[in-house]
Amino acid sequence: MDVRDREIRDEQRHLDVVYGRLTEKIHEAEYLMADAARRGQVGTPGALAERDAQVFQAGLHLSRLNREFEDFLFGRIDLLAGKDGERGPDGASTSVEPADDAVTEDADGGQVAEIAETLHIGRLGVLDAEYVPLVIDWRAPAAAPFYRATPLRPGRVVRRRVIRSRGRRVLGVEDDLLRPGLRALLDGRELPVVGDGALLAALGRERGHRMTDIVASIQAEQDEVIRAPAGKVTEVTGGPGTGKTAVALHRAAYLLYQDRRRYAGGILVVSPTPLLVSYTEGVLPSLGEEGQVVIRALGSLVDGFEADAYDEQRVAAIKGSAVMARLLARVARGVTEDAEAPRTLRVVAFGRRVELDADELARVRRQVAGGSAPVNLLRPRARRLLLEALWHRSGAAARYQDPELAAEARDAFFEDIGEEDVFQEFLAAFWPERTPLQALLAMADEQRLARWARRLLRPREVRQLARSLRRVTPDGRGLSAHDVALLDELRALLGTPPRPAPARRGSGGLDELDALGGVAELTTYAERLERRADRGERSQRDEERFDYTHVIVDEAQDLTPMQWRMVGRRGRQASWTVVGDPAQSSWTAPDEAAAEQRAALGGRSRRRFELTVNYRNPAEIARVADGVLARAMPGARPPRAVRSTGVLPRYAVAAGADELPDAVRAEAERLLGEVTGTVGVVVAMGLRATARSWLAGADDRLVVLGSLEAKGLEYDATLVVAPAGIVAESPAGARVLYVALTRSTQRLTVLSGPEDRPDAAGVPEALRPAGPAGEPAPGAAPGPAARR
Ligand SMILES: Nc1ncnc2c1ncn2[C@@H]1O[C@H](COP(=O)(O)OP(=O)(O)OP(=O)(O)O)[C@@H](O)[C@H]1O
Repeated sequence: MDVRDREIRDEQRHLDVVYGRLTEKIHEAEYLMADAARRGQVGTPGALAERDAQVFQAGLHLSRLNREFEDFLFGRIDLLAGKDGERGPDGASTSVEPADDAVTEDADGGQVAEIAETLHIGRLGVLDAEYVPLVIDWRAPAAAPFYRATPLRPGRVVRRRVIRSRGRRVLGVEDDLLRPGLRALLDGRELPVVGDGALLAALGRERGHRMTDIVASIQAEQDEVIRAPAGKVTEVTGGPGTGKTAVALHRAAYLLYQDRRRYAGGILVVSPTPLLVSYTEGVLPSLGEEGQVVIRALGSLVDGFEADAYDEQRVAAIKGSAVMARLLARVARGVTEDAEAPRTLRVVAFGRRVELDADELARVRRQVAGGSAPVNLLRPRARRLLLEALWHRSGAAARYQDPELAAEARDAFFEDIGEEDVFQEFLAAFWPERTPLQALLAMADEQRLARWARRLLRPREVRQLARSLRRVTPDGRGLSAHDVALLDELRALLGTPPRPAPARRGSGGLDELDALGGVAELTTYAERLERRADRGERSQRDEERFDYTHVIVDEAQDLTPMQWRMVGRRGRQASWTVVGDPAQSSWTAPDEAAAEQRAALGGRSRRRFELTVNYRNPAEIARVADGVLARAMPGARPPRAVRSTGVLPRYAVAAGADELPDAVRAEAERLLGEVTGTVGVVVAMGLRATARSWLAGADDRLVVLGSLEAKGLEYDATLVVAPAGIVAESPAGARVLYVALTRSTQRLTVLSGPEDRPDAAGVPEALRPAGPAGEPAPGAAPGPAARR
């Protein structure tokens, strides 16, 4: 038996013990549930509550155990004896150094040490019957060295092992030796080392339509972010493929583990597109955190609305700009003030007709508008001011000498008149309640918009904005993600008028297991289940959540000022994790966005991290992308790619526009044949629908994407079509192209169209270095162009 087989056998033994223990726990949970059901027969309220609590706890336990049963053991560290008591700033024991006498010298002057402790790491902690850990939860402080130890700072770790298993079978082990010069002994035998690096194995795997977790191979610089204390703003920058999204999601799971009571149900992850939401939403459940974190795309952040349209870049630039906040403040007032109310108000009081004419009504309206509350909430003020004007006009005040009597008469007048149908109907027309959508739709009227936008927008901008809003329907279809941010602003400006109080919900947010000992125990199991279903539901309900405890913003470089305002409203009391890459920004006014970002995050201090290693792209592809980055953002430092496939990107050319469809089909087919996983075809936003029709009926491993939709996604192979078109679509076009070129994990083909001015090697102008003509493109395949 060779070393590898022996080591696999040893890990298999451990896994068998763990499964044995898990089986015991499952039986225990099943027994508890059956027992609790029996107790429920008694039927007294006390017994019912007890049954509820037990069934609930056991059921939760059971469902977790069943879920985590697969592949939950993935790591192991072998440690030297440590100095007790020292902990890192995050409370993890990473900085626990070896005890002074942990390493000794042997007779030949070499270093030798005994392994003092072995820890297995998994998705869930498991203790044996004596409370000795069989598996440690990956988020526990004791597991941190598994991720953090490096040969430069090994701490106590001598050997780190990644264990691959399927079901109950251990398939392989991969070791890293953190102290290569040390002779380490485990139970008197030299510590064996197997394999050639778990990370590279993980990176080379094929990609599907769902992102997978990286729990077995989190790298030290990533782990620092994941475990950073939560109190402030954690800001993470890093180039494409450095694991920003992965790290952000693992951080959510880590925060829940650290302080479930605080974070359960209270973490919001904001993602740029619905595609990225569906790509990433499997990661948290795979880490055992189902339903505890809300992941939403920017266009779905406001309850009741779902963006389903895109704006051209120039329209997006108007809608996203901070000036819209001022414009919308005028719109919110304007839509109420322009109300078509009757020009006079007539009531009968004290047997006489009392009337307010147009001038008086205009004066009252000005007075109402002077209030500082949100517009819809000014209606009570309008009511009061109208009644006051009527009272004054009636001349009744003069009839009372005694101020007390006068006040009484006035109150009676307010009550009587205020309840009359005529008055109420008038009030509803005079100060109507407007919904955010009505206000947005009002802006589609170019003349009105021009009036509101005076000195804020140029006439051309007014025209473009009004035209783009004309596609929005009264039931809210045709909205873009930018429109949704405007709706949120309008909602804040208009305010939601008070409604009858909805039925009280449970305590929300509290973890059910923790809650058993606390207030939530008073609710029944059924109520709690209902609450959970309710939490997951994406319905149009009045009550929207704004009090998240932690907000994670992915692809933060792309948020417009108006989107920062929208996101900021959801985390006024929150701590934040903000991840992004300025080099991938498709937003053109970064200073304006930075100012609104500062406002959204409040005065909280920031802790900054930079991720430097590109885990997605092979070096051959990264080199081509780096060339584009140098043009798009001179001076930007690209991340370092750690993998090489030996395959250079391919350049193909479609000489005429009519050849493009066939060329796209042929190149896509070729890539489908070359990789076993997914193929992404990235085209300019304007070409999206056409390109989809060209590729209709293709293998379902293939996806056609507009350049802005490609954000954050990845494919085994990418076909970038007509890059000049992608660049031309916006002033940030070169950065958008950089995003497109960095989506692939294995193969990249760039297909030039007629506008791309490919050189003799087929390399389009957008990918050639800016230097003198004729210089070879970075990473270009040598030899004749792959001409079709
Ligand atoms: N430590 C790791 N071990 C294994 N895979 C990793 C690791 N870190 C990142 N990856 C993988 O690298 C790929 C890129 O990660 P991710 O999408 O999080 O990067 P990103 O920085 O958000 O990229 P972009 O800026 O392009 O959106 C993913 O497939 C991720 O699973």
